Amino acid sequence: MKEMRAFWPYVRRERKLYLLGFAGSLFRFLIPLSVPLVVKYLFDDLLRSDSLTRSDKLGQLLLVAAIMVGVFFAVRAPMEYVRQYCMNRANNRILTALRRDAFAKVHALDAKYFADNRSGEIGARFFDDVEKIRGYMTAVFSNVWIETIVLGCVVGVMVTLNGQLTALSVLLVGVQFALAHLLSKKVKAATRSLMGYRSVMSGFVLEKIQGALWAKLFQAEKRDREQLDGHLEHYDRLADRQASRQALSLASVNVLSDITPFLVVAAGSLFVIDGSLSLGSLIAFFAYVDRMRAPVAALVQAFPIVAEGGVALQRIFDFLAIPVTVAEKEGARTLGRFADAISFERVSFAYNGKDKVLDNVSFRIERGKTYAFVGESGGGKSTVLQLLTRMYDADEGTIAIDGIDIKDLSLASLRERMGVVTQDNFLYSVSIAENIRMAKPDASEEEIRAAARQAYAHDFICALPDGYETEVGERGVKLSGGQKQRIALTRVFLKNPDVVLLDEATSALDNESEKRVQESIERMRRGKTIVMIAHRLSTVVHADRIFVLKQGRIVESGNHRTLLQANGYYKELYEKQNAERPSPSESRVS
Ligand SMILES: Nc1ncnc2c1ncn2[C@@H]1O[C@H](COP(=O)(O)OP(=O)(O)OP(=O)(O)O)[C@@H](O)[C@H]1O
Repeated sequence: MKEMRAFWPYVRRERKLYLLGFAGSLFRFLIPLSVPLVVKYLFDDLLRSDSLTRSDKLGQLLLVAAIMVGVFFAVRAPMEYVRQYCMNRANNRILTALRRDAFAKVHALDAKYFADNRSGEIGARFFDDVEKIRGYMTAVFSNVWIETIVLGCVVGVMVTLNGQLTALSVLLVGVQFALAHLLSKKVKAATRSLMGYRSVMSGFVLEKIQGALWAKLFQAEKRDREQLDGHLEHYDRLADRQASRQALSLASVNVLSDITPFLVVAAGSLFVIDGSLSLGSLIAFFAYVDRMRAPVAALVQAFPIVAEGGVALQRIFDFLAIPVTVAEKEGARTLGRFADAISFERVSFAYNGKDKVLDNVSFRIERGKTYAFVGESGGGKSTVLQLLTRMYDADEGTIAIDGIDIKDLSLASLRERMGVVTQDNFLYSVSIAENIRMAKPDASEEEIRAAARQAYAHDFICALPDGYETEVGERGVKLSGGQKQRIALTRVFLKNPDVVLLDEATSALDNESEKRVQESIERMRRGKTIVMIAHRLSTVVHADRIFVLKQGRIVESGNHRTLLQANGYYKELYEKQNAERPSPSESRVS
């Protein structure tokens, strides 16, 4: 019941609705309980009475019938409405709160979590698991309690009719519960495996949907389908196992439940033969034993539902409890305008905790200047930006802005100061204007257009069928790589941040577009601090300082001229690139 502890605050918030629903339930269930007693009265006192005349009997019968019909329509029906409405409303509100918290958790999670897990698996928790809790809540907060109370009341009335028969009935019901409890453990284990695997399968399917076009290019459709068949077969086996355990549980318990009224009536008949029990009492007793079947069946059926919901609940709270390592400190400071310098002091970092991607790196970035990181692929250039934007935290060393450790800053104020363009820019499946507006939600149309002109994006946007209102498709599939890059640049121009981080920001552009965007970036340099990452050294020759990274270490730094003079690794890279561009007119390296 560990999951219940985490769940309790959600339930507590809806306690008024639950209490109201609970009160409604009591009436709805307890009123029908009076029926067998009324039947007993009719049999033993009214129908067989010698002292009452026919018309008296008819009069009383009519009165009893009128009271019963009145009570059922005037009390039971409205109470049924109250019960259904309040319970469902409370359940829905809790599901909404859980979904809201799960979504907030998605935003709080570290970049590492997304690198290690498939998004489809997270989605499965959000939809499947949360929905599974609905049945659990109905069972635990409504049915289990109500049925237990109803059962208690039935047993209470039965005791007044015959103690020994009641004891026999309770014993038989006890055996049913013990069996149901025992078998529900097996159902729970099977459910856990089933739900865990469903998440894995959701992750697989979502990834394959996203990569469906790549599957065509690699002719991987058959392989993908075979893999899916493998998943489905395994899932089917798990589902079968769960179904068979559930069926075994219900079948064993149902047979006991079916035979119970007969056994009790057979035993009760002995008392009637002895004359210690009236026939009316035995009929009433039979009605109550039969009435026990519904709450007992409901309670027994609740076992697998509670087991399944408990697993779902545990999975959701496990997800909500994933520790967040890149977290904001309590009382974090707000970063004002960037005034002086960013410094990396002996920074080391490994994504997997052991293989260092940055090794003892130190450098300083001063306000208003342009810096570049160059070097071999996989050398750790992008990682510098990942650490600076706190997607990951450095394992050793300190990163500071204007002398304040970035771990002491609020995440929002840190990221507010920065504008990022990468090779793989994420666009939402909305219009171009809305995508650009992400950078500044209250931007006017004129501001958006001005930013787009600066990023050399305005002309191509206007040439699209719906201009700025063109929908870009999922992840921006309807745009070319270069167009997406220019939209990302437009966002940065619009955001107008203090520090601009460009990670291969012009790599997808043709020569002409790149030249123009570079000109825009040149204009942006005034008053801004720019950190660029580039393979093509031609794009960084104007940087005030270039850091050359090799295997996670800064092996050289200086401006383009001094680095060439140093005759080191930078020059080697530079000459290699020039050799790949035979015609001097093609090379824009000055
Ligand atoms: N999220 C991640 N999880 C684990 N390893 C990662 C992750 N991101 C990058 N790496 C690894 O860290 C190393 C440095 O990656 P990084 O992206 O910083 O290199 P880079 O110099 O920017 O390379 P490129 O020029 O090819 O973009 C690489 O070996 C890469 O495989």
